[in-house]
Amino acid sequence: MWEDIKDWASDFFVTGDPLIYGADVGIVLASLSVLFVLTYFKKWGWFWREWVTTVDHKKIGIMYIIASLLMLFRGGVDALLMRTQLVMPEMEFLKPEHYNEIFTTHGVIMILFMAMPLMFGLFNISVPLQIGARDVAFPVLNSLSFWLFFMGAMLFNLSFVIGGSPNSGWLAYPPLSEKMFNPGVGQDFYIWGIQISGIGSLMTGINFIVTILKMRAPGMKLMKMPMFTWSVLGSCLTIILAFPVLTVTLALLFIDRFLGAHFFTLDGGGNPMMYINLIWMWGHPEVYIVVLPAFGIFSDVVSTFAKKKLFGYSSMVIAIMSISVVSFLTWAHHFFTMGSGASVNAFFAISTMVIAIPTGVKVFNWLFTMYKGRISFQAPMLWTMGFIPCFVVGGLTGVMLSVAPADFQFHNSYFLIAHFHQVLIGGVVFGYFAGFYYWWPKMFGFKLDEKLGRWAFWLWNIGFYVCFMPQYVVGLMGMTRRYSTYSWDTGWFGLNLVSTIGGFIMGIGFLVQVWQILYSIKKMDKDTTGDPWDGRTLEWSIQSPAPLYNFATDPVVKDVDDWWEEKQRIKAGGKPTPKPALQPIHMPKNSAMPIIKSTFWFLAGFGFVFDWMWLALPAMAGVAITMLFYSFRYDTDYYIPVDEIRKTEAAAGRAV
Ligand code: HEA
Ligand code: HEM
Ligand SMILES: [Cu+2]
Repeated sequence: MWEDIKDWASDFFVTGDPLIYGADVGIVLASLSVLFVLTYFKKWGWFWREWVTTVDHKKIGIMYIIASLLMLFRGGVDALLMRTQLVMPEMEFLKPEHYNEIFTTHGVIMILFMAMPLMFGLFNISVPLQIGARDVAFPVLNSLSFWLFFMGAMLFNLSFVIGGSPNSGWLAYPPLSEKMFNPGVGQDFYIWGIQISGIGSLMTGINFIVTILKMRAPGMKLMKMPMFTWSVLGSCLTIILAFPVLTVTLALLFIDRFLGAHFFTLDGGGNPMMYINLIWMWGHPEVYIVVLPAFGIFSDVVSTFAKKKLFGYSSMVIAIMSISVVSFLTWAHHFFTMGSGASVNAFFAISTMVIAIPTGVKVFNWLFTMYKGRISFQAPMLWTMGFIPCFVVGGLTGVMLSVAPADFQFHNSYFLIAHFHQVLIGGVVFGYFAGFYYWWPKMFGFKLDEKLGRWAFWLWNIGFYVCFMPQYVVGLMGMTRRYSTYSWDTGWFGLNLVSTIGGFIMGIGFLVQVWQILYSIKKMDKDTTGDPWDGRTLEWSIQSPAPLYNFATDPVVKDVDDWWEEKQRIKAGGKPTPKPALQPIHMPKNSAMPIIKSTFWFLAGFGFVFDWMWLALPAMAGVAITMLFYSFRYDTDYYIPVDEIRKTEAAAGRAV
């Protein structure tokens, strides 16, 4: 009996590895201390009302950003564990099976649970404000998206504590991810974690498309939208076309594992190449989903900090939209080596190269915007200036990879690893950091310390090149990705050592950012203007942080960069555009449905992972019942009275 319990416990809880064990204990202690603080300070009511059930896009944005920064930390620890293992040949820091788990969780977490939510956080913070709207089109759905992402991420991370992590790479190619070769529960955690958060992402895509198309302030024609909003539209259109493919692919993999079907196994008539095609039909567009909004941020930042109109507005719009479309025509460049044949490879090589054209147009537009501008080098602009050279080199090595015959040499080597980290870190991470620093004062009403910000910037930048440039070389020397160790006679030691040092320099950069945030909270350099960067778009026309209702009265838009034009008119002696009289503002009420429904999803996922139908089936019923119950809720909205609006505006020193 006792032996049985012990066996079960050692299967259920991952034991044996001191590193994992330490991290498990750490996670439990951290969770307990959060619960303790909330209870001790009697903050549960506040936490429930102000955060858990909120439908305010600004708060949902902040929750996304906090969660994604925690995930950046976890993904970063994974990265540094791998770099430590690779620092010299024949290391025995991580066991090979453990190394497999870590590159898998690192890849998944960085793309799906760090980049995506950080991106959604920035969408939420700024899109409604940029287009002069009160909230997103479907505020409750927005909250549901967040909680689905959160529960999916928690489920995925739980694999680390209970049952074991997935270990077949971030895209889980079969047959390795099939039951036969992967009998543990890690792969099921992977499927359900991504599936649940993926549904949330799809709904966010729909929500923001409708918001942008339907909720713009009067006068803001499509071609007068800020460039960030355009890039969000491009990214969301790509999401709604790509994510359903992911959902179906993972569902098929689940049916293979759960019911013993053979969609992706050769025995029984299936085909693993089917999976490879499907997963990349999502996976390739996914990288443009995350990079397009970064392009949008750079566009807004460059014009703001160079104090010039964005060069080539309409060519930027065309570039965004054509990248969205062409991103669906290039997926097979990820498996040139897997036997598609010369003509198929030629098609996909050319379609891939085509993307360099709109991307190049964007790069030159940013450079022309800066040309002869009065550039001020504050944090958002610094990250933009760091991005351009980094991304261009990463993009150019992408073009090298797209040459199909050459890719037989580069494929799955460290040359590839260096390419994608260069575009992902140089493009996506630097881009979101630029956005994070840019909109921080709008989120919280105070500025981040510039000096510590410069330290963080340089540490990340220098660390990046030190870490990833040697990887191009070591890749050409033959080092393959996903190696857990290598021998002394390969000659790869020096380059790997340098690369690991670079990784740790970036890690220090991250810690400096944490320090910067804490320090700035203490220093509290308040921004009372609401417009600290002398901005151009509507979000800078209101107080910081934005009040619950965003705009006291609907702004009326005449130009691109309307807020900037208005300021110029006033400077030239003109009168401010008259504002209509205040009216009560229609607002959505909080809702507990999203958290309840997402918790049911979490339980269902957990049940399916362990084949516990007694849990999974009632939990799925819970999902359906919550949905049904919610559809009978009529008490969904209220009005903010004029008095209250007047009071809020007056408290911020604004006459209405
Ligand atoms: C944000 C993420 C991101 C971005 C933006 C890109 C952008 C590009 N990627 Fe990359 N890529 C990844 C993320 C990304 N990639 C990931 C994660 C993988 C690996 C996944 C895995 O296997 O696990 C990968 C893998 C990958 C492969 C597969 C290689 C292999 O497996 O062997 C290929 C091959 O064609 C490729 C090509 C390209 C190209 C041509 C671009 C282009 O979009 C780049 C365009 C930009 C420029 C070219 C620079 C600016 C342009 C100019 C200054 C104009 C002048 C230039 C010319 C006219 C050439 N990428
Ligand atoms: C601190 C910076 C980072 C370092 C040092 C780092 C390091 C690594 C290492 C060592 C690997 C495994 C290589 C291998 O053995 O094949 C890896 C894989 C990967 N990384 Fe990173 N990384 C960093 C940041 C990021 C970021 C920000 C992203 C995404 C936004 C990312 C996405 C990925 C992906 C998708 C993989 C592939 C996983 C797989 O092979 O399944 N990384 N990284
Ligand atoms: Cu691709």
